[in-house]
Amino acid sequence: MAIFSRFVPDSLSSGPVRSRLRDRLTEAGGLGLWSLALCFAIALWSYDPRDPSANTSSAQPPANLLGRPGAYIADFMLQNFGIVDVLAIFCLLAWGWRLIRHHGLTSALLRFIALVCGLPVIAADIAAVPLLLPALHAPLWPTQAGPGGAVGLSVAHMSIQAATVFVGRGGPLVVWLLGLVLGGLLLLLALALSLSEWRGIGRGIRVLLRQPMVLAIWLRRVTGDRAQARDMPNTVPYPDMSQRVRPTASPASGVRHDTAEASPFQTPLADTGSRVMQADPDVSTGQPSMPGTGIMPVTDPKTAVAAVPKSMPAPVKKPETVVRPAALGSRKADGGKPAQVSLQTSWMHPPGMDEEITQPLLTGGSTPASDRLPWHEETEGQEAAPIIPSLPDDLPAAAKEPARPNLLSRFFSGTNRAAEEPATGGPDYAPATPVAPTEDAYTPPPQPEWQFPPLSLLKPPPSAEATKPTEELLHANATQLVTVLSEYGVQGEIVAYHAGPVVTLYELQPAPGIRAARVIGLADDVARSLSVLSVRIATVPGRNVIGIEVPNTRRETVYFSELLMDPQWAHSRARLNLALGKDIAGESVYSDLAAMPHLLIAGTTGSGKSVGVNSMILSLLYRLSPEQCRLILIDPKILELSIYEGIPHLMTPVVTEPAKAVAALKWAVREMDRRYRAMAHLQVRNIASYNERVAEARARGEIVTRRVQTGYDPETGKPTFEEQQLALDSLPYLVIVVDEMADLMIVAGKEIEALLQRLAQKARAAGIHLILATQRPSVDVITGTIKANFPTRISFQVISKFDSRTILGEQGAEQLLGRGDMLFMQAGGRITRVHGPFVDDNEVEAVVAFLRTQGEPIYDDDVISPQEEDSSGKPFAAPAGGGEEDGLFAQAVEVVAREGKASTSFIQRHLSIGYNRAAKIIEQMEKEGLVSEANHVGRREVLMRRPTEDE
Ligand SMILES: Nc1ncnc2c1ncn2[C@@H]1O[C@H](COP(=O)(O)OP(=O)(O)OP(=O)(O)O)[C@@H](O)[C@H]1O
Repeated sequence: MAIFSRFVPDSLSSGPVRSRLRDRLTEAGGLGLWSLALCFAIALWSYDPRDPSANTSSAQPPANLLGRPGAYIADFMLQNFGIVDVLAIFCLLAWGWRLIRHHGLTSALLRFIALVCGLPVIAADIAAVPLLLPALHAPLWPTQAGPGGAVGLSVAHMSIQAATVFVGRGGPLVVWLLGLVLGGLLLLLALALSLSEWRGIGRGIRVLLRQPMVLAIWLRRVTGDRAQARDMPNTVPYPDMSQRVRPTASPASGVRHDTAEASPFQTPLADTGSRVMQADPDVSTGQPSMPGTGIMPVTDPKTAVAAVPKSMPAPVKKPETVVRPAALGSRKADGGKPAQVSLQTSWMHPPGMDEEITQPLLTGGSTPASDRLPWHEETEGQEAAPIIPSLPDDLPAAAKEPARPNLLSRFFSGTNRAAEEPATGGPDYAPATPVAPTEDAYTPPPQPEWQFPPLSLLKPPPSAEATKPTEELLHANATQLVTVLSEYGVQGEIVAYHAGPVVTLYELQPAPGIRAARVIGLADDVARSLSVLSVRIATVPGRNVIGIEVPNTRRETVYFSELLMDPQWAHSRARLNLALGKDIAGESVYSDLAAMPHLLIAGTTGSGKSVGVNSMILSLLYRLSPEQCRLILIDPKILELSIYEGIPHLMTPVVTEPAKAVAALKWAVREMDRRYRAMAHLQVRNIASYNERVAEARARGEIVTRRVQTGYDPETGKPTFEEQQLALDSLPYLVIVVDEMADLMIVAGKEIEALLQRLAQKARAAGIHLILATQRPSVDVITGTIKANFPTRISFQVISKFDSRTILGEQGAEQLLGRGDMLFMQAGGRITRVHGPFVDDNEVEAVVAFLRTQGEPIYDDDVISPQEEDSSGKPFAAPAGGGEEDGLFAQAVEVVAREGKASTSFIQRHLSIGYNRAAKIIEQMEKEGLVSEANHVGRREVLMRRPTEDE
């Protein structure tokens, strides 16, 4: 290699010496590359996510075979590139091979660049597989980013998003195939192998592939020989098995005892010590221990103790205790769980949240029944969790800690960290939700033809970073807080502190006689003393402490995708579940709009209101098909919600004119009344029961009719009735989102107020829900009437205490940090601080593009057309509804004129239309003077001329 000749001194420049030296240096270079590849391989093989690294802070000595540097290197490689690191190792081996064989490494720089460019491409292709085919995910992969690593995942997400937006639904697959070709070519270029070397590799692979067959033939021959030997007595005597002691377990008693049973094929063992115990089945489960993982299933203290090397001190025998690992995602606060962090952690089950829940809207296909319970009911599932006897407390730490399995054994043996956790003697609750998210859980089957947007359209959360304040800082802040408060005459002590993603909560226990209001009033002074932007101080409901929320120096962003990956989201039975964000403890917060039943949002400009509204709309789009939920988006600001234009969920194009918005609200009131009537006919009390009843009737082929009075018999004077068939269409939920309410209030304050009041009071049962947002939480916008009818409210950061009081009834929202930081007040007044998720426009665009590919919206022109009374002035105006309605009206006129009869039921029968439309048509005829008013017996005269035979 030319590179090495530079290092050769001139004195050694004589031909043969120089050439030999160059050869040796080249070989050394090749060996160096091989050594590097070996180091990488060892570091990766013995990777353990618990080792100290740039992502994990741990006081434990690293388990990596290459120590701390190995742990750091392996973590960096796996976190960023995943399994693709193996290709880099192959490249190093190939380069080394060429150098050692003196084949040279031409264009070394080009090969290196090809490798550097090829790795992210291949990593992205690997990361994209589970995004495109959720069934092919790798839940046991030890890093959060998955087998493609963080780099691969980011590139995959960006490419899929771009491909969906620019190409459409098939785009991601095309990009994936292109990536595969490009990655393959770059890898070929990087490997730098000649054709003959590739042939050699091919031959090697063929030989390797033949090995299993060769082995099988050899084994058959050997076992055949043994069988022959067994058939021939006294040829080769087996050791006397009756002398061999093999401990086994009695499944019933769980007690170990010795037995003389042994398989004649069992390998004779030199002693029956710990090796025998490792090879034995687990006494409690009957399952074998996990060979290769190094994890010994601990069954009872005696077994565990026996497994401990003899040099360790013998433990004191203790009665066996039993711990149950909590169900994943459980929030039940129990003795083992540290104090809850939220000021409002008592919010576990908001009133009315689960009323009327009949079946989950969203369940994963293979989710066990217990998993489908809503999160606040998961305690039952917990009961069913397997019982694992705990280790005695005084067992040496080394015996308690399970051996750390290496990367591949962990991946293939079906064990993961979550499964190992209970054995480490950690807290007996599952702290987070380490279950790898599966997109299966997000695609419920009610509308098989409808595809829910994949999670890959959203930005993934970055890999975990240590952003929380250190223990020392928290302690120092707590001490400083006590000092600052005592300077203002408030005595007390900080009894606990909890760091969350955005703020840290310090719990102050005030001295007797200190009023909470006095401490709350010191918020600004405390913020100044701690040199932070703002501090929120509030009482903790149900506890004798005052919560002081201090912003963290580094703030974590909550990603929308995180909230949808949380199993709570998939398991929730809420029908209109909204992903609101994370509470100050970092727990995901969701709330059911159906239970709220309407939501009022306020916040100053730039506080994160629009992003919040977007995340709410996306929550609905990720769970409900257009047949389950329709939207009316009212956006007087024009730009905020127009991004959703054209999605099939829309009832009408995004409404931007205040006059049309008023019409839409009026339509919503009419629709509410219509739904009430439909529910009354089926004798049900809410939309969920109505849809169930309709589904049942449809399934049974039932015809549901109602009896309506059509008039009076002219002879007897008695009322006449007829049976009318009811249309069995299920009703979708209807969510009306108003992005800036103040604009509407300016145009038609009183009218809007009255409409909102009517909707707010009655619309819940009819499945109509409102989300109203405003920048101006002043009393002229959020009037007393609106406040009284919207008990569920969210306040993002506001400018003043007064605004905070207007929206929440108490101060505190002015001390929020902006950018999605909010106070969520549920019906009943309990307030929770929530950090809203961040959704950027690209994500929304990608989801919208995906939904648009599935169909056009079916708009209802009635929604924004003026009401009947408005159009009544027009002479001979046909009923609103466009061409089809006009045609119907003309047909009806013709039938009435021909038959000389005019009644709603008559038109219904002849035109096969519903009662409402027929009634509208007959009213229209009356207005146009074609038929008379109904007389005292409900009959109408036909005023138009009958067509003659000739006509
Ligand atoms: N949850 C969040 N996390 C991080 N940043 C956020 C979050 N929400 C909003 N932001 C940031 O705050 C900026 C303003 O947000 P947004 O546009 O939603 O405010 P707004 O209250 O709707 O303002 P306006 O009323 O003027 O439209 C965004 O551009 C974004 O950068």
